Amino acid sequence: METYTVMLPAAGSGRRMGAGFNKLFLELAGKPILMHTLDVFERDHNCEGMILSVKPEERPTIEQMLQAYGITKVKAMVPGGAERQQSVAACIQAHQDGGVVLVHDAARPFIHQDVIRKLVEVASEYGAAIAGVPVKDTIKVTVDGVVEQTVDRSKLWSIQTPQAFRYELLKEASEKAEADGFLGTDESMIVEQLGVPVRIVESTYDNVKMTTSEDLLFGEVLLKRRQ
Ligand SMILES: Nc1ccn([C@@H]2O[C@H](COP(=O)(O)OP(=O)(O)OP(=O)(O)O)[C@@H](O)[C@H]2O)c(=O)n1
Ligand SMILES: C[C@](O)(CO)[C@H](O)COP(=O)(O)O
Repeated sequence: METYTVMLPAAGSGRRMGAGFNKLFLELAGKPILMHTLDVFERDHNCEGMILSVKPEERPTIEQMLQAYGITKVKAMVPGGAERQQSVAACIQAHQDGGVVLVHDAARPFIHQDVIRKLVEVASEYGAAIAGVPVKDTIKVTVDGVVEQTVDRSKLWSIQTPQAFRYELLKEASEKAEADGFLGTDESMIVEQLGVPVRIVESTYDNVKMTTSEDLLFGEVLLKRRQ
């Protein structure tokens, strides 16, 4: 099994959560969301290091948390940007060792290690692999509040992170997106711009991104179920 480095954008504002501060500092079962997420990779012996993008003013708080929760694999903390893509780009630029890299939202603490392993295997062989789950709802395109089209659900996946890549491919995609002024909502989008096939690895429905307050309720239940 190939080792990997994980890049974790953690510099968001948590607007939709409405906490008034970085939602990654909110606690689930008495532990910050950020620490739950980092702990998954700390415990994964295939993870050789973590690169975080953070708000500079939050770095001291995070450094204290790393010490308090025994997180030892963070090899760089870089300033994030106004957009998630910019925060990830900063992580990409900070990586020195090639190989396979994973980009994972620090707001997704419930990723399973077997999904990570599969992503690394597929990315190592094919260059690009992303986590996702089949859509459960019917999805429609609307215009001015009126249904225009119902999309064939059999082809729809709800995409998550981690998203795994050979480093050189992701670096090329990131630098091209920057040069072109292209802004995507995930790393797959910028790699797709290169015309490179991106493979899907089926993940789990509990790999939830802590985005709104309802997600916290789900997170608390998930933690209880895992005890
Ligand atoms: N400029 C940004 C925006 C987001 N993120 C990170 O990207 C992940 C996914 O982003 P999201 O869930 O949208 O977080 P926020 O941007 O904080 O949320 P919101 O859009 O509600 O403000 C999070 O771990 C967040 O910290 C980041 O590093 N830099
Ligand atoms: C990357 C992502 O988690 C894939 O679903 C999602 O696009 C992030 O969106 P956000 O609005 O930046 O949280």
